[in-house]
Amino acid sequence: MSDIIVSSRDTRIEGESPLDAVSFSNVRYSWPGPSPFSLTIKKFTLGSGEKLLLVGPSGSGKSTFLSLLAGIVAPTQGRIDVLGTEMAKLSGSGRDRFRVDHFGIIFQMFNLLPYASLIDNVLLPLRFSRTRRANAERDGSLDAVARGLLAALGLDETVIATVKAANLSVGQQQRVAAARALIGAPPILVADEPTSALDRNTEEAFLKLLFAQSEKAGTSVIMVSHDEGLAPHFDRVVRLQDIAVSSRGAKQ
Ligand SMILES: Nc1ncnc2c1ncn2[C@@H]1O[C@H](COP(=O)(O)OP(=O)(O)OP(=O)(O)O)[C@@H](O)[C@H]1O
Repeated sequence: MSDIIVSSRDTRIEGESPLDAVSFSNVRYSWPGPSPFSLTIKKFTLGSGEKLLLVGPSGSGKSTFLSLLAGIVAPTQGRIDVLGTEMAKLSGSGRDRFRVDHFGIIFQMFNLLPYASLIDNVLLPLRFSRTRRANAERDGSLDAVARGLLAALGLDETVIATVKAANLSVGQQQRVAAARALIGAPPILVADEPTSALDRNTEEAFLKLLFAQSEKAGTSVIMVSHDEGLAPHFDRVVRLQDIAVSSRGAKQ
């Protein structure tokens, strides 16, 4: 399990708990363009080890919010702290390194390498993060750790050994994407509607397997969905429209 890094200097912002994995304070982001979509978030926190479901209608800015949280885009205004690090203090490449060390991300379209084996797909983040590689190596050979995660997430041994990512069903792709996000125990897991293509029973079974793994590593989870029916599986549900104001129009 990797340690949660809490800054030794007390640069915490008002109302932030030392146990918060993520905090937003007066954050604003506008996509570039003549009539940009803007999102303003006064305050938001994700607790350490918390499982949070973020819901909101299509186009309300959920993916934009996740991109801010994971440092994929930088806010136009305001402050985002992740695991005691103020993200604005990092350079662009520093943010990229920070992201691969500290975030497991399950993208909406999974973004698997289609012609690579499932094991190679899972091991991909370890090529970029020495921290996660060292964490994974503590649990055994990397091949065995990747196999173990895929099996724990419900993939059949024969499929793991013989099938390429391009030939998987959506549910199987989702399990590979989850194993890739979890390998090396990143402290934060971000998932953008990973279960939207599944029926309710498969979705609930998948969440149980996913959370068994994330809880083992003490990982904080933020998952986006259209579907508030998933709420009982999470510690907290946040409606984006309750924490954020969105607008569209010329830049001010
Ligand atoms: N790369 C981009 N460039 C410019 N504008 C963008 C970009 N991505 C998103 N937007 C704008 O941000 C708005 C919110 O999009 P976003 O994907 O964050 O919403 P969402 O709530 O995740 O939607 P959905 O549930 O349909 O995935 C969109 O209407 C779009 O105009």
